[in-house]
Amino acid sequence: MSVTSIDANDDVLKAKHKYRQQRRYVVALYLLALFAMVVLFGWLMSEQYEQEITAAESRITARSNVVNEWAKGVFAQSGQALFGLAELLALQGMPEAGNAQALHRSLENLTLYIPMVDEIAVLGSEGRMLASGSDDYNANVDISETQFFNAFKQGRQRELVTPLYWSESEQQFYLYHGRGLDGPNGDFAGVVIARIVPRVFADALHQMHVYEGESIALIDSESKLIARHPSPGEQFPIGLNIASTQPSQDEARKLESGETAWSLRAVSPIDGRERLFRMQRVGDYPMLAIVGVDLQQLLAGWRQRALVLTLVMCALALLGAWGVRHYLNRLALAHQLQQRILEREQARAEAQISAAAFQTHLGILITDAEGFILKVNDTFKRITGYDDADVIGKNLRKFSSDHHNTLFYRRLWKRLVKTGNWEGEIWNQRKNGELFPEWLTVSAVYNPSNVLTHYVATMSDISERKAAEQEIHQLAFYDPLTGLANRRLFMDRMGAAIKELHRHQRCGALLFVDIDNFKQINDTLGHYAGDQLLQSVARRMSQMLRDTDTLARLGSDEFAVLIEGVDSSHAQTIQLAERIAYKLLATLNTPIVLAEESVIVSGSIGVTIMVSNEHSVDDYLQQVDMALFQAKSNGRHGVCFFDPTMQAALLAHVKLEADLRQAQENRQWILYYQPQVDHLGTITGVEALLRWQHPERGMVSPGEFIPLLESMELINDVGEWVLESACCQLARWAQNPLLRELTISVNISPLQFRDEDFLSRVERVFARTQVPLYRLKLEVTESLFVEARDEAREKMLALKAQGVRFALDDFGTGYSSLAYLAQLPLDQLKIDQSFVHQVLESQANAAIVESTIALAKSLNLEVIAEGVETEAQQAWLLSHGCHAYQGYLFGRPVTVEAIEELMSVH
Ligand SMILES: Nc1nc2c(ncn2[C@@H]2O[C@@H]3COP(=O)(O)O[C@H]4[C@@H](O)[C@H](n5cnc6c(=O)[nH]c(N)nc65)O[C@@H]4COP(=O)(O)O[C@H]3[C@H]2O)c(=O)[nH]1
Repeated sequence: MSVTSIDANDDVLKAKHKYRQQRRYVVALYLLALFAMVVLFGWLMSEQYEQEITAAESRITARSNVVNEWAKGVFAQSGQALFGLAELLALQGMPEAGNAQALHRSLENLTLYIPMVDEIAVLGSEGRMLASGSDDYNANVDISETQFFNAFKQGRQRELVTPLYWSESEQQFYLYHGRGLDGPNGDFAGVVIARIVPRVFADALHQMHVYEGESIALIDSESKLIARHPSPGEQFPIGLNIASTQPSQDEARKLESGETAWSLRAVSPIDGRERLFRMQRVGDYPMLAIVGVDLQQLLAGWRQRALVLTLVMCALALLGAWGVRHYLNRLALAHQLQQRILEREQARAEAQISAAAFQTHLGILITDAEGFILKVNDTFKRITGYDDADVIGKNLRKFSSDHHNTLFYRRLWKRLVKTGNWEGEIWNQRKNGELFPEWLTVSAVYNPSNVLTHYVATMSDISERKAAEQEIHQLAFYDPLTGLANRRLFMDRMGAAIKELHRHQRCGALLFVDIDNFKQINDTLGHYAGDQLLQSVARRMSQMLRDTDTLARLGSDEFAVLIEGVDSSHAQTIQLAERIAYKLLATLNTPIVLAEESVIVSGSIGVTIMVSNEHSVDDYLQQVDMALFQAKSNGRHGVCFFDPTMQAALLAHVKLEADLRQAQENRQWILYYQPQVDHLGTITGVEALLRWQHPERGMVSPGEFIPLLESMELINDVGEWVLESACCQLARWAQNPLLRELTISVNISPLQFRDEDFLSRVERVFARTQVPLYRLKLEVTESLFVEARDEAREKMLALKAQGVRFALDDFGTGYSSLAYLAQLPLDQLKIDQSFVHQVLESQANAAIVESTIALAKSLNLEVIAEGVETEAQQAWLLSHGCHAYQGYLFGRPVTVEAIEELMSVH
């Protein structure tokens, strides 16, 4: 999944989270507001309720105060009357039987003056009625046994009011207000009593205005109803115990503690309405004033308000809920909208990604489950050359190339069906028919129900990569000029071949082919011609070999052939290798046109036979190298097989080379001189011959090391040393009358002569030694004039001009053109000792020597024969006109001292 897609997903999740949070906030806010409103409304209602109750309480308290005061006033009046009567009786004394009538009238009058008192009576100390304001009073009334009377009698009370008291005689309730009477001696004299009818209270209460639901009542201390307004009806007569209004424990406690007033809520037993009552003691009298207000009535307004407020609150809550719902709906809508936008953005981003992914550098092809192509991208079209019309709707199988067989495709589909995936390299065909390699990845696509719906194939054209790989491989393992295997590949093949040989117990052959004088061709005809030669040689040799053989170019003109596992027989392998080697030599020998010149080249071939894996690749390479070296040493254009003695010789050779370098460093050189005589035996000169004083081997002949010095390119330095030594010797001899006539012949190697610094070196030696140059003879060989002969001639002329003389050594062995020889500034021809040795035995040799002498004469050159060992040879030479000799007959090469001694003898 891409970064953009992940971002879009993230946004969708964030939006969802934000939406849920907002929704939670809104709901929480609404609930909080609702709660606050309920609390506020509750508080408001409770405040109003409290206010209503408090107002009602203060109202009923005021009412109860009025009732209380009024009730107390009733008892105050009755108490006043009793007090006055008691005072009167104290003055007049207790009535007797005779004066009771007079007191009756007084009492009667008194009753008339006090309307709320129904009857006033006087009772004696025995509890018997003595007088009464009533006409029909009963003198037999005896209240001596009543608590009321005894309270006075025992002196516990002076004045007392009774609760409602049922009068059996009158068949109604009364309240009695009594006052104790004292006798003259302060003893108990009796009681005066005022009888109060409860109706008095009822009448008084009924005069008070009561509101709807309000009640005013008086009850005695035993909760018996004294009076009530509104009237309680017949069901509730005066004196009825109103138990429900009986003081509760709490009220009883209040009463006991002397509390005079309190409030309570209770259901009235009279009308069953719940009221708020105010209870108040009526002074010290056994009476309570009760003012009640109907709670229903009282709280009707409050309830109405509460109802309204509740309705308002509910309306507000509903309104809020509606608002919240509406807001949530809008929020949901906005969220859905945002979600849809985000999803659309996500879809667009994903579509962009898909489109971008589809337009990748990889070719993409989508098919349905049956392999019918549904869609391809531009890269596919670019790679294959097909356009939409060519492929859409076509089956994939139609585009399979014939490069792979049916089995390959069957395996591909099998794996694809099994694993849902296939990946690999495959060759496909472009529209133009060109086959090309591609890296193909095919994936099966399944829907959520795991049903295969599509195949998606991605491909990359790997033809360039493969070509590059091929090129890299080619560069790494093949020679760019000839296309042959290079050294690296050859080594690999060698390693593998050795293992195979061992496994199958077979023999193989290794050949090194070297083009003779390739450097020369390169130098003379140019590098382009050299390259052409190499390509031509490579081509020709390839044609001579089988496919199983490996032909490689290892170096500039060095080719190698590996012939693997030819035969188990060593001898047959040698035969085969020899046959192949000569075939190669022959093909090399065919003329080649280079730089418009027909050139014939030759080659040298070294061969080694590989028999087992006892030897390593390096060993075999070393062996074949030695064989090649030997082939070259044998005079080139030949084939040489490796043999172990060759190895020893080569090792010796290697050692010799090392020793030679040492010799040059340590100046292990010494010059010997061999006398040259005339026909009279007089020494006319000497030939300087180089010797190597080897620390172990003793004196070593130049034949052994001069060619090595040449190949090691030490010849210039050593030659310079020889020349300088000889020149010094000449210069020294020039001082000696006995020796000053002597000449010294110095051998100059063709390589030394051809060196571009040769002239300057020689001239520096001449300058250093101040040698008499006309006594110096430089011996050159015919081979000097095989190549660059004009250059050699120029150098000779330059030296000749300075007085130096020249002898042509080994004359007769080469193939010099005599016409050319005539142009050289030569002074002497030296007949090679090989002819001299056989001059008497071989007529051919004698003929050569004769013609050489004749040639010298015709060219006006001196002639000297070397290798003269016998007097017969000398005699023959003399008789044929040769007057100068060099050979063991006259003296071997010896030290300078020996020569000088020899000269002194002469
Ligand atoms: N069997 C036989 N041999 C005779 C007789 N008289 C002379 N010789 C040998 O023949 C060789 C003559 O020298 P060369 O032909 O120039 O052949 C020389 C010459 O080509 C080369 N050489 C010697 N000294 C030098 C040198 O200083 N520079 C160069 N470039 N080549 C040298 O080495 C060759 C061999 O030199 P040496 O071994 O000294 O061998 C000498 C000499 O010892 C004889 O009667 N019988």
